[in-house]
Amino acid sequence: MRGLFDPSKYRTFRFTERSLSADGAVRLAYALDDEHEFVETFEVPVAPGADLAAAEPILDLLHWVAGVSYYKTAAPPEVACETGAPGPAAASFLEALYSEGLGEFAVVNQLGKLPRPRFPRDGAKAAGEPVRRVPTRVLVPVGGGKDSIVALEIVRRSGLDFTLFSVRDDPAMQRTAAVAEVERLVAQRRLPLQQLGELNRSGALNGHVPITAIVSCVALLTAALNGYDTVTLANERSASAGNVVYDGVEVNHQFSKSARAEALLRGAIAETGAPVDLFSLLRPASELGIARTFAGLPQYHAAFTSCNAIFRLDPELRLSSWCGNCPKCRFVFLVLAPFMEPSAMEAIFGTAMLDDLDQYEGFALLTATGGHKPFECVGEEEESLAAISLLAADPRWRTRPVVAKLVAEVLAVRGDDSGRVSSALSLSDAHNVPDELIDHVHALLRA
Ligand SMILES: CC(=O)N[C@H]1[C@@H](OP(=O)(O)OP(=O)(O)OC[C@H]2O[C@@H](n3ccc(=O)[nH]c3=O)[C@H](O)[C@@H]2O)O[C@H](CO)[C@@H](O)[C@@H]1O[C@H](C)C(=O)N[C@@H](C)C(=O)N[C@@H](CCC(=O)O)C(=O)O
Ligand SMILES: Nc1ncnc2c1ncn2[C@@H]1O[C@H](COP(=O)(O)OP(=O)(O)OP(=O)(O)O)[C@@H](O)[C@H]1O
Repeated sequence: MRGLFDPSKYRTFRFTERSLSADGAVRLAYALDDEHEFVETFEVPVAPGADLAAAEPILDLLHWVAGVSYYKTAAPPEVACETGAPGPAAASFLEALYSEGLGEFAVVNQLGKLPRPRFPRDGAKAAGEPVRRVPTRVLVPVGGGKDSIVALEIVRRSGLDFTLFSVRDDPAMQRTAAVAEVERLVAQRRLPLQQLGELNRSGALNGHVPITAIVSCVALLTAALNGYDTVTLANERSASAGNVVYDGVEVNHQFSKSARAEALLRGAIAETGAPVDLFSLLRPASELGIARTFAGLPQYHAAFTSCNAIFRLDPELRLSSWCGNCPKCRFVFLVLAPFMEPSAMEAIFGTAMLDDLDQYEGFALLTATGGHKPFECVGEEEESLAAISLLAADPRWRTRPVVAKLVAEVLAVRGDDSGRVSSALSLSDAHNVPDELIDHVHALLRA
């Protein structure tokens, strides 16, 4: 490294090289002007005899998407696609990803505006509408949380042939697959963490990246290399709601889980011509509705964790279960509690979070009381309010200190509207779930 890193001096982020070999080794290379080079690698499963050449357009997509981790070090005004330009749909997806997907990053770094790099377009790659495919072999990504468990149980009930899939092999993913008794494919990912850390300490920009887009592209590549025609994500309806407005844009921590990102990614996939479809099975549902269904799957309660501390890249900092004191833990406790016994909740979380008044402000923030909804994977303010209403009416929960204070200080101001609960538990028709699966989505989420 040559001295202090000044983000403003860089002009172009370059996509320089990408390769996939028959043993599943993926190498993605990037550069900032001619000064800093970055290499990220993956190991993905490959079925014997897989057609590597046919998977190249998905490899391109992964290369462009995963570049966001390195682009963010300086967020320069231009990008150069030296391995070939994306088609128009992929370019639109990437422009949203490198802008709205870096919205939280722009807010936290006080950039004043969102990055808006323009991607070149290869018109010859243009495709029509996404092709309607009938699912036959399904890959279900499993991140260790409750949502992917509900998704896998929907696919199981459909009778379709399916396999689980994880990026990394964390304990919660292993426990989930063991309870499900379903085979799982695992991809490994390596970022140049030491290099990123050194650059960050010298002044490079750091912040949140749209990680679900990266996981989705690794899942697509694995599907293409192993004969799966469908990838079913577990991104809920609530993931489309933003946190704050900045530079005239609704900034959403969960941008790459949103319906808008899903539509753009589906357009980009159609353009590749790859015979793989991707959609979210849980798009019709809110987090409150998913939690109600998950409460009815007790076999998984000791297996899952939704706490984001499990995703830390540094093994020293990574937990294998709940931290019990972060926005994600609070939100999942809040939406699960109305459907569970207090003793069962304590067994899962290891602590009685709604008895701990030190956590009151964190719970109130989930309803945007005292600030904006936290930059975390939490549901909409309205469904947190709905969960509080349910707890207020429940003799098992209403006297817990945090619930009593939320009722007195939040519901008293925001109103205890019964319509909130029915609206949060209703299922929406805005989704890309095909006919072969939608009845099973409705059956499990309404049960
Ligand atoms: C675990 C976590 O929440 N990490 C966020 C945290 O990063 P931290 O430094 O505490 O730890 P690491 O994640 O280990 O990252 C180390 C460095 O590496 C960079 N990095 C990491 C992953 C990546 O794909 N690219 C990277 O460049 C990172 O910037 C660090 O310098 O704070 C970061 C800054 O705000 C967040 O970006 C980290 O978030 C992870 C990418 C992550 O996996 N987060 C998920 C738990 C998450 O937020 N999921 C969302 C999905 C939102 C979406 O739109 O995709 C959700 O479930 O809603
Ligand atoms: N490391 C991973 N490997 C495979 N899939 C992942 C990984 N991380 C996240 N996902 C998938 O990305 C989507 C969004 O992740 P998210 O964390 O919201 O879901 P979850 O872990 O199932 O549920 P929860 O909201 O309880 O954490 C889900 O489909 C999830 O399975």
